[in-house]
Amino acid sequence: MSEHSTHVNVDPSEIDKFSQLAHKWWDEESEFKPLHKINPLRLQYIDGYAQLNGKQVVDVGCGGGILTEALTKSGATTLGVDLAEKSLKIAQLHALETELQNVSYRCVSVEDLAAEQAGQYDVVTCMEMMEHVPDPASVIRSCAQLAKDDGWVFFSTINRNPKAYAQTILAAEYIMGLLPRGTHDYKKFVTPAEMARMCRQAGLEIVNFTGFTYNPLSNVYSLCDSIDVNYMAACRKTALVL
Ligand SMILES: C[S@@+](CC[C@H](N)C(=O)[O-])C[C@H]1O[C@@H](n2cnc3c(N)ncnc32)[C@H](O)[C@@H]1O
Repeated sequence: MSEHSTHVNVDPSEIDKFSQLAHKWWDEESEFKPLHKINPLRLQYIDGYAQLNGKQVVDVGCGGGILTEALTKSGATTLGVDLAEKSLKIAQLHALETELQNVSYRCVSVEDLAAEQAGQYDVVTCMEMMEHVPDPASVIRSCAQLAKDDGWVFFSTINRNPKAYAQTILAAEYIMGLLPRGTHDYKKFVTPAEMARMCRQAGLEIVNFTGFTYNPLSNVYSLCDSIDVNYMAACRKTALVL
């Protein structure tokens, strides 16, 4: 399934980490539980801006297809891309099992895909991925390149500050064990200001930032105004005026 890649914006240890867990992507009680829990919220957020029905969508860093499938069930034709082949196999099998049409998967870097399919997508999603790559600006540029003019691009990641460290690493990985230790590297977290700068440089206008909160007592995630920890950005591709 692997395709020739000319780009090196990948940390092989990140790909190994997700490959080792690949068989658990669709186990809602596994390490991927938080992604299953936030999935309806992010789908609602994306659909609210981009009206997915009938749209061409690419989901970058799709893993086992948790979001990719939800986007497709909302009426989009969706391509999921990732560099972890095991995860993509799980995604393909799951789509077969659920008899889902209009979804496909490819093992290709976002940079290579952008060189091949620039301007072809109404919607680009790249969720919980940029904090796992060496060069997030390159991912943002490539996502912008994949979008049509006026197309929507959505990102989610983790802010970089002591509160985010305490919640996503200390609490989630070491105290509550929601995620395996080592899932996140604090240095790779991205502040909203950094995200905004990288988006601007890529010709993306940020239309909205929205955060997630998690209540450990009720085990419920919800959307919120605070972007102190986990957050999403909705961006629009503007035609670059030179
Ligand atoms: C935390 S998971 C998020 C999966 C999915 N986007 C979601 O939110 O449900 C991060 C994903 O990014 C992928 N990934 C990491 N580095 C990558 C790269 N350089 N290119 C493509 N995918 C990458 C991993 O294989 C993994 O599937």
